[in-house]
Amino acid sequence: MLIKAGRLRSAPTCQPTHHSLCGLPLQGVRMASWPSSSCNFTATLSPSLPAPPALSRSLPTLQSVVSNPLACSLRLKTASRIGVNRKKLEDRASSAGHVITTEKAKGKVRVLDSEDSLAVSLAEYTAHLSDKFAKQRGAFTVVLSGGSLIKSLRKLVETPYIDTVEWSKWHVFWVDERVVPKDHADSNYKLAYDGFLSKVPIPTGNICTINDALSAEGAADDYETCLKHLVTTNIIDVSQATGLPKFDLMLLGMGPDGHVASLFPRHPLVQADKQWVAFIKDSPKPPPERITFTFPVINSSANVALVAAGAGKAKVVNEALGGDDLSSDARRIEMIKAGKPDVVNVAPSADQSSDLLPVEMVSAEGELTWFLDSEAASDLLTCSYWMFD
Ligand SMILES: O=C(O)[C@H](O)[C@@H](O)[C@H](O)[C@H](O)COP(=O)(O)O
Repeated sequence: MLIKAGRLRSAPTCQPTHHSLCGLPLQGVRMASWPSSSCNFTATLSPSLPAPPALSRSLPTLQSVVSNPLACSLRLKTASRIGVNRKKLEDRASSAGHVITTEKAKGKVRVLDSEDSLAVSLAEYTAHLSDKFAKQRGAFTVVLSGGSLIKSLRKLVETPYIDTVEWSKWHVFWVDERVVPKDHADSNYKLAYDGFLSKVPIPTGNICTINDALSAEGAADDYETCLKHLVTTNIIDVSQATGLPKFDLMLLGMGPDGHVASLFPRHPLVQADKQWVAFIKDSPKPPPERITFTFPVINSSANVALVAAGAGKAKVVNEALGGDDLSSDARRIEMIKAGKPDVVNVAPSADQSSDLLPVEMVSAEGELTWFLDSEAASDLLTCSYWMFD
């Protein structure tokens, strides 16, 4: 299966401002020069289906072997494009009773058999990173989006995680926020508070909310100032590569149009690289006034999780991770057996597109992981190249 590839280049310069969201004294942070970062996507799924010979011929560079994640252990030696009925896939996924995981050079795609399994997997992943960073850095910086992501975090407030996660080490931020009062129904803070934050003992001072008394411009500047302060105090790590804040975990939802954060398709903010936090007053998704992290900051994260559930996301997931041009002979696909039997590594394609959806521009300095339920992955699965013996 083909995944498109993209490249993002940026070179921002931010000046510290005067004011801290968190009520702490502010020192500015100078950012280093900004090398290009790239996002490349390739992934493979592997059920046991026969391969049409013509397409096998079009992928001559397939190199190695992987176990089939869904059913029995099949050795991979070829690839084919074949339509698969979704029900069949769902049956396979649920009879196997576990996650289908695929991996590429700089990303993984986890396809779960249901939204509930997705929530379990996301909780396990987040708790693991929380433990890792709490031990390593004494802090865990987590960035939330709005939307359905918050519901998908529900397993984290249940046992065992409610008792085992070191909540006191958490520092919480928003990748985007609507410029509305915090008790407004549109507030991402309110959404997260009601569904998640009110149920876990994260110290209030560790929750970095927007100043809702300010305009969109003011709130964006203010939030950026808060981030700069927390960088100077080493709460937020710094990317050695970009000089930008390096959040330990960024949890992103995505819209059916392929937006992430408040970075919408064809909106100029997608290219913003002069600021860490930008404002938007014409968001196509209401409400119109928001603040948002820019891509250079998102992509400097140590870990990014892209979370999508439901059939409404199937088309855009397929657009981002699938594609119709896999038969291109120009594409080299190399498969390397990974440590886990249900993980496949695929080298990124040399093909780069200049017209990417925002979700396709997401990368991570460390690791990008997609969490999809079978509905969100349904177009991907039906239009994929399947690997088998
Ligand atoms: O404030 C926002 O609007 C969100 O942060 C937004 O970026 C959200 O994550 C996506 O729109 C996905 O939302 P759903 O998961 O609800 O579709």
